[in-house]
Amino acid sequence: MTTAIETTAIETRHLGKRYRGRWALTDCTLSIPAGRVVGLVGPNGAGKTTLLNLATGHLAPDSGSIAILGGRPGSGSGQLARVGFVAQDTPTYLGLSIADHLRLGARLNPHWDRPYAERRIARLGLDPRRKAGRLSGGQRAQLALTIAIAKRPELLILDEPVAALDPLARREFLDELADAVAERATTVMLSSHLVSDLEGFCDYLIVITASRIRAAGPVNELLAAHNAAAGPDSAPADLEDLVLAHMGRAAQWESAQREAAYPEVETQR
Ligand SMILES: Nc1ncnc2c1ncn2[C@@H]1O[C@H](COP(=O)(O)OP(=O)(O)OP(=O)(O)O)[C@@H](O)[C@H]1O
Repeated sequence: MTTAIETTAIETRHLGKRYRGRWALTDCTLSIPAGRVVGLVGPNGAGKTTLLNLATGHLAPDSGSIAILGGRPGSGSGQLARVGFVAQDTPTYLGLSIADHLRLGARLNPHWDRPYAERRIARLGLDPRRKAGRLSGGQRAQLALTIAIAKRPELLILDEPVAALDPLARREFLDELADAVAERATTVMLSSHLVSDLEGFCDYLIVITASRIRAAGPVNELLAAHNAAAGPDSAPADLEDLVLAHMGRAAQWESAQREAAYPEVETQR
């Protein structure tokens, strides 16, 4: 008999990152099971990119710890092969063609899915001979996303992956991503400002504001707790209501903190 063991994809303990004395991420403790599709939401400057860069090993923590698939982020080729990452600015090699990028992907990644990559580029109507520097911002994002999925990682980390895509391309990409992750039980963590796009797609939510995690957990549990607190007379909340409620509470808390720290400034307003 085999026993299903739920492994942890991302584990952080009091994780923190500071830039020139200011905390961009503070006291972040998370335990995200493998196989989840995690939406990371929060306002500009909240700390989303900082958390994702700590998870990929592009940044080192200033406090606490982080483990990715049981290992240190970005440590060695084995660990790198297990994690796919598309940064916010979807970097590509501007002087290389799309075909060059796919060849490079094949050479660098042990589980490279060549048919998938070629099919997706063809479906997008992109000429493989085109240099990345001659693609539009959205097309470059599509190339970077194709490479990240074709790598067939165990964990896919995407920083605002749909920001550069038009609404139809956004929907198609998220549908395709949902299929790809369901097929292989890939864990995905993606940040987005477009909460409506995450509805029905993410099954785990992290809300972060002003460098702190305000809510983290399975979407159905967070929604159930929110609806129970709102009472039977309130309409059931959707993901957007949930995020706005957490952000609203956090904003009130931050304002109270500021008032306590600088009482004269607040009363002069
Ligand atoms: N290299 C850096 N040097 C100094 N401060 C930085 C640096 N990178 C980020 N910060 C600061 O850290 C905080 C968190 O930034 P981060 O990029 O993680 O936010 P974010 O939630 O991803 O924002 P956005 O939604 O605008 O992309 C911000 O206050 C930002 O100004």
